Amino acid sequence: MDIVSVNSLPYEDFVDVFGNVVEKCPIVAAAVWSRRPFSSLADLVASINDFIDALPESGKEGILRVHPDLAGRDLQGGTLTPESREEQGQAGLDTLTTAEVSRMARLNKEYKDHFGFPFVICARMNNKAKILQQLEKRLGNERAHERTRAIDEVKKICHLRLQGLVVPDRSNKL
Ligand SMILES: NC(=O)NC1=NC(=O)NC1=O
Repeated sequence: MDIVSVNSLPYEDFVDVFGNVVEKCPIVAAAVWSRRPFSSLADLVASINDFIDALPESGKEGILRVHPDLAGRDLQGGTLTPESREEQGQAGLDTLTTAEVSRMARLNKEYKDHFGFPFVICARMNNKAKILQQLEKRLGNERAHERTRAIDEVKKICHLRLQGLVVPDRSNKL
């Protein structure tokens, strides 16, 4: 879909198409619909990022709390959204050994117990080794810093999902 088509969508269709660019947070798409017309894909991305940045801390933590764990029960139980299933599979999280699954579960629990929200990382930009390394490294972060770091990962996930839905802008092509 190109940006002209995006701008012509009624809000119901806009939410249908973009409702999961932020995992399980259709309110984000429903909110930024009001900011149309978007001049480009980059403008749509910026509108979503601005909406997220304007949320209070509790809102940002709410976004994080609806993310499925990496290699967690949703993956094991087949209840991931299609987007998350694709992303986690691409990072090799669906082929972990039993020991790796246990290690991820232990570290995810340690992280959640410490921060009160789950560890979030853009799986498509990482692999299982880097994800485990980041999980251990970020466990040591101060809470406010880690919240910002995790939201940055949400924005990366969102950007990649948007790139799969909206064709790059032709307007700046010679
Ligand atoms: N907890 C997470 O980081 N989850 C995820 N990251 C992704 O890129 N896809 C997910 O489902």
